[in-house]
Amino acid sequence: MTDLTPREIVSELDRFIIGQNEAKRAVSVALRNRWRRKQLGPELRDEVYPKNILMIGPTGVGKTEISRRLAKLARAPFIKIEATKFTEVGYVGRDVEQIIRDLVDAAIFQTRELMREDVKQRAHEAAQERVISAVAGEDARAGTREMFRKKLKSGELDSTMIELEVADTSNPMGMEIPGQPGMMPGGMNLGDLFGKAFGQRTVKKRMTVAESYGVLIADEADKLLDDETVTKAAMESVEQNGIVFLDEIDKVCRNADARGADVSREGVQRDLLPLIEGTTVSTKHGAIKTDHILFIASGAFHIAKPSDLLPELQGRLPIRVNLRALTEGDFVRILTETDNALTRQYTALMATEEVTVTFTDEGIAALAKIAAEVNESIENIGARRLYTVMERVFEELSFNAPDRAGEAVTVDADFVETHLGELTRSTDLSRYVL
Ligand SMILES: Nc1ncnc2c1ncn2[C@@H]1O[C@H](COP(=O)(O)OP(=O)(O)OP(=O)(O)O)[C@@H](O)[C@H]1O
Repeated sequence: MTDLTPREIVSELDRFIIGQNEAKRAVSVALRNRWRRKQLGPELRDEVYPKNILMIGPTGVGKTEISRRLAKLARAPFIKIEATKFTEVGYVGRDVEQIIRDLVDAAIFQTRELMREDVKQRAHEAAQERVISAVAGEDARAGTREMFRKKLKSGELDSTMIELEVADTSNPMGMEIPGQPGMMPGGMNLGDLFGKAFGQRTVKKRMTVAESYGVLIADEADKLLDDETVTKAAMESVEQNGIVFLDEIDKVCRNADARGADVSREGVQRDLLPLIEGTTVSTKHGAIKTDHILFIASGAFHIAKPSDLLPELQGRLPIRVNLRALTEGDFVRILTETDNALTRQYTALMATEEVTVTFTDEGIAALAKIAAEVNESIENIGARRLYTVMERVFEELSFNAPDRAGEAVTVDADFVETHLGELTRSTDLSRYVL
């Protein structure tokens, strides 16, 4: 839960997503409403339901990204699922309640990570003592331990090999199970099963002091966090803060296209309805009420229109926002202005090889122009095009970088032309590589 104001939320989102202000505003209000609801007295609080959002816009323009960043900001459990998944052969009748069960699993993972952060300091100290015992011996005197503690802090012991007993996180039967790791087809977790049956298994592992730190901190943090506390907090977090992102909702409309059975599509909407309206879903950790989970549905709505959704579903998605197609100008900004901009990423990656990369304005303009052109001539996949274009421009350098340590490379208009020019002039070629 965050107490950021809508304006602050939008400005956080601005760090990663260019434009799409309408959508940013809508999600920021949805998040603030959760905080407002928490301030209410218990009677009214239960009456206030989330105002779910319908995001309308073409592929690759930031719908998922906005929602995912919002969830991260709010430390909210998040899941993305394609509505069409439930119309696939083999999925018919697959219950949509699985969405909530998957959300619970995601929440448990997330809650554990967040709680680990919180207990890190304590875990850090405990881990340090375990390393000292491993180096100096269990029964070393206080003075000796203190001496080693100093050495440990100064990094002097980093390459010392030690043997440690740590929790065994490997699959106890060495079985490979397709799908989620550690999950049996029925949704039972092998780790849980064996953990309960045999108690926590441990293994002896040899490693350097430097390597041991991460392992031990995780191990110690887990000891401080018992499963029950984590699960309880995760369940609470799902009910109060959970966010479900339902993609391709337009594809389960009657008018989506000529193929497939309409019945199964509308069936999916009918199945989804109770989840969005508020129902109780049983999970292996207990019951989850979905009443206050925020649903963000999204789709391109090229063929079907929001009015083709079941009326009940339309009513449950009262906030409509449009996201617009991205332009060449947006691409320039996406390449340069965001915290995680691709130009920053490639520069940092090449710096690890001691190759200094700089981009000129003309170079960036050329990249944006090519991305926009390929989107136009082949298929508009939005900002995703920037990934393929950048990967291609850097293909040669990425491969040769280790031999070019110490060099400086300038990505200017010429560089882009040399590496992409030929490709962009051939639709046939760019269809495959860009
Ligand atoms: N407006 C934007 N600003 C910055 N980056 C963007 C923007 N739009 C998309 N991206 C980047 O493009 C990629 C794809 O975007 P995203 O996953 O949000 O697509 P989407 O709109 O949800 O499409 P789909 O419905 O097909 O999933 C992400 O990596 C995202 O960071």
